[in-house]
Amino acid sequence: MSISSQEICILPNKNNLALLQTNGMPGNLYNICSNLPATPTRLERLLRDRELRKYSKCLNDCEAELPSSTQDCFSPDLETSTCWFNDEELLEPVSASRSLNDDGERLDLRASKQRLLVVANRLPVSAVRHGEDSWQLEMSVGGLVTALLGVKEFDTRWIGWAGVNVPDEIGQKALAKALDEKRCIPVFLDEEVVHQYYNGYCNNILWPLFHYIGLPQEDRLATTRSFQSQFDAYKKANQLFADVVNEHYEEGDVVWCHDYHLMFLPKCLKERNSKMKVGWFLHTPFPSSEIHRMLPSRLELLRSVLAADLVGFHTYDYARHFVSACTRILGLEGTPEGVEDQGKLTRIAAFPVGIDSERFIKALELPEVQDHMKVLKQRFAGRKVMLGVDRLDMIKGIPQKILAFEKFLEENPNWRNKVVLLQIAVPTRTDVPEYQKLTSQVHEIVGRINGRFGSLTAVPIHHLDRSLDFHELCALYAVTDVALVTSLRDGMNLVSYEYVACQESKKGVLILSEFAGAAQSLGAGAILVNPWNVTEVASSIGYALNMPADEREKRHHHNFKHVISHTAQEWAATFVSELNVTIVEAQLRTRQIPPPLPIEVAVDRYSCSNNRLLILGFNATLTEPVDTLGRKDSQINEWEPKLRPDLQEPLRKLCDDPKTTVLILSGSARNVLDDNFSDYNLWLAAENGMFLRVTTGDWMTTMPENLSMEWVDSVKNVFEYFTDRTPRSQFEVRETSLIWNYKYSDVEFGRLQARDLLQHLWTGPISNASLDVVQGRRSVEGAAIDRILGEIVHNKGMKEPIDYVLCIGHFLTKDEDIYTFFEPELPSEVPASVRPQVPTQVRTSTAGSRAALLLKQNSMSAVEQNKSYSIDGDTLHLMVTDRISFQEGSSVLDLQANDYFSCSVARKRSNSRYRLQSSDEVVTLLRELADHR
Ligand SMILES: O=P(O)(O)OC[C@H]1O[C@H](O[C@H]2O[C@H](CO)[C@@H](O)[C@H](O)[C@H]2O)[C@H](O)[C@@H](O)[C@@H]1O
Ligand SMILES: O=c1ccn([C@@H]2O[C@H](COP(=O)(O)OP(=O)(O)O)[C@@H](O)[C@H]2O)c(=O)[nH]1
Repeated sequence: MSISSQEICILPNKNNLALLQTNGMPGNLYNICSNLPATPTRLERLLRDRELRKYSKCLNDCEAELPSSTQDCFSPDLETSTCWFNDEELLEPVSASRSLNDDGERLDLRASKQRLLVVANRLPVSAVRHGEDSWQLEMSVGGLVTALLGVKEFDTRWIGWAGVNVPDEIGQKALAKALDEKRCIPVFLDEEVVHQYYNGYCNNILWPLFHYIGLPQEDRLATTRSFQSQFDAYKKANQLFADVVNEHYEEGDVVWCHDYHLMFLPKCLKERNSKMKVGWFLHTPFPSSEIHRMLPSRLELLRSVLAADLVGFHTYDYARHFVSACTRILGLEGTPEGVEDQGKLTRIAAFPVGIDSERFIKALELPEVQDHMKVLKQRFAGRKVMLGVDRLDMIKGIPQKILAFEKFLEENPNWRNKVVLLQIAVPTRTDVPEYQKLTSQVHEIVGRINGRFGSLTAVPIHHLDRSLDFHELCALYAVTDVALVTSLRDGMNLVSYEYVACQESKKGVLILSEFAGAAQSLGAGAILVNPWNVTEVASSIGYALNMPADEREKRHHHNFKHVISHTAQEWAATFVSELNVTIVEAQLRTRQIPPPLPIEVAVDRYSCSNNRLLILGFNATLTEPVDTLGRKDSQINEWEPKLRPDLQEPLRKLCDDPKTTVLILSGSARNVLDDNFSDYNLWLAAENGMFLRVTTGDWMTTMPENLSMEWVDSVKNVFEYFTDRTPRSQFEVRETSLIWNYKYSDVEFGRLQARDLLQHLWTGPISNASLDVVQGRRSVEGAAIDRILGEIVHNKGMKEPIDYVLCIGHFLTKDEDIYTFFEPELPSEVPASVRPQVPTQVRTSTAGSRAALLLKQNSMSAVEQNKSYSIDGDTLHLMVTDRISFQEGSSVLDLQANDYFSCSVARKRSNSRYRLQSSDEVVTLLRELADHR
């Protein structure tokens, strides 16, 4: 499908758009566009959604140009705004906007806005109590609030903590009512929970850890400083948030959870309602997995977050760290899309936040802002002004910033009376002792420097321990010459965006820490610094103050373009769009889950048949399930698969039934199968079908005897070399193959080494060999199935064709050819990749749903020899294979569609017809079969 076909289908037709918006989800659009394929790709979906957003925005913009009498009063009245964000913005009515369709009718677009529940620890307003039932609401400060207030495309409700303890019912009711007017819903947390959850676990543990500051020492004597009690409070608080979400949730709502305070929330929500669309976004950095590993609750937190459908970060680096934590700590599989656990994919992606740039740009025209600017210009006339705006938080590097400024003054005496640093340090988390210490530390340094370089009439540093209102802040942003952002780590840092947005006329310079997320987007225009390097920051201050106008202009222009095009609105819309798409994809994937095996039918058909073949996998099919999570098996004491004791009796009965042939098909070595099955009357295929034996006979290789093994020695050298250099990897020489296993090694290092090893092989020992490269070790080669089947038929002297096949296994997806091999409903012209290596001249379809496999009995002749190697998750397998064809033969397989049962065990995605949940169900099935001879 081309993108232009999307445009034709969607964009010019407003009726389609209206339909889409009524349905809410972009995925629904596909139902109304008959010329679109049923399953568009992810990119197609996202592109479509983006176009729709543009179109919708365009409609809104056109409406904005309508005469004011036709407009509803949803837009903020900046002229009358006296505080950071005024009431109207928070109170934006749901059904306020309308537009015209082709026929001149009005379409109600806003009425159909998607409902969005934003769940964050902090509400955009904090409450101050003035009486028993009287509350005053003040704007909260912080980037999260700024970012989310910019989100306007949705019918949004906020769920969060109002920053205050309200123990009484009257107070709670009154506050809920006041907040309701701002479209906010409170979560009430008592003092003890706030102390342990917010001050403790969030701000004393997760916050410093995620910003690479490390963990505090646990105080064994104080329960309030113990990880466990704080983590318990954290979980309790998250559950309280979940309760409020559940109370207000309506079907179809998007629930968007925010930040490190609520890592447990996705799990709580999904446990209650697995259909809920849940996204989670982290506003802070996500640290390297080596840092996250330190956290005592590392596993639980990662697993809880993975319950979400979509997980977002500001930068690709944070997303990469998260995926790496999931692979290294949880032992899960990281894919380019996200993290996969037992068939459930959690999508992981980067969504860099932005600001509502228009609001800042427009604010500069307001008289209040102009007045402030005038005052500031007069006050600092004749001096260059540098600006710092931060919450008073250790991650912001305020002491480092001030020390660098001191160094600059020290080294540049000529600037001492010509430059001033205005530092706004907004008090934050004042109940946490570390923050209290920081306040005194900063005051001390500022005092010292002012004492050192100040005069009776002027000081070099103006330090404010309070927040400013929006107009004051805009004015400051606009009149200052240099902004100095020296965060030691910062998720994004919106102050740097706001500064750029307000500098269109002055074109001031931004000095930006390379450890702020914003460095990835504004790095080209800013002067990037390492805040720990005080000397470097000091010289950057000099560089910025002396920068020529044309360079300032160029740098500013670059950043300004970014800030106005990557807005908070776009950020939220992209996230929600991606979440919707992710849900659609998950639904499509769910449809691929095979239905449960109808055991009664399988048993019934079994009892009606005369010559049955049962092909059984071994690991995780006939054994107890293995816990792969947490890499519990990553110990050197190798896990030895054992036949489940409760399967012994039914398996014996089945094997002793003359009408039934049982074949155990496994990747295990011969001795493992010998140990488990020697006492049974059945067939064993070991090492992916390389070796075969009936238990009354000896092992035979399914390989021709005259295979050349000349390549082995030189390859062995390479394998040994890499084994030495890859801790915990193992090398094994088998009769027809060499195996290098790195499943116990570091996942990423193992993969890198495997890649490197292959390169060595290709360019060295096997460069001239004829090789068959296969991604993934195959449980059994298609050709091997042919051979095995031929041998069984020959050995048993089968006269009657096989009329019933049951094939059960926990095969990897790439090994599932076994299911299609016997599939009677597949047309005979199915490509070789699907039905591998079965020569077309010997596979003919008789009629309709019937398939017949023609084999020449006793015809194990090799016609072509290949060496093949493959990489799966943790093993490199280099082996000799061959291609065999059967020239002619008699029909050994006469299978009706309803006599074939392919069945995957404990896999959600499979090509099998049916599925069994676990090996417990295998036991049930085999018992039933054994009782129906
Ligand atoms: O709610 P507080 O405890 O008072 O703290 C204020 C907020 O600080 C953090 O903000 C982060 O979000 C910004 C926007 O994405 C980002 O630019 C910045 O780098 C972050 O530090 C915190 O993550 C929020 O949850 C707090 O509300
Ligand atoms: O007096 C002030 C100082 C700052 N801010 C806002 O606080 C936010 C700080 O966000 P940032 O992403 O820079 O860092 P955070 O504080 O969230 O870590 C910005 O939107 C500022 O405009 C504010 O409202 N009043």
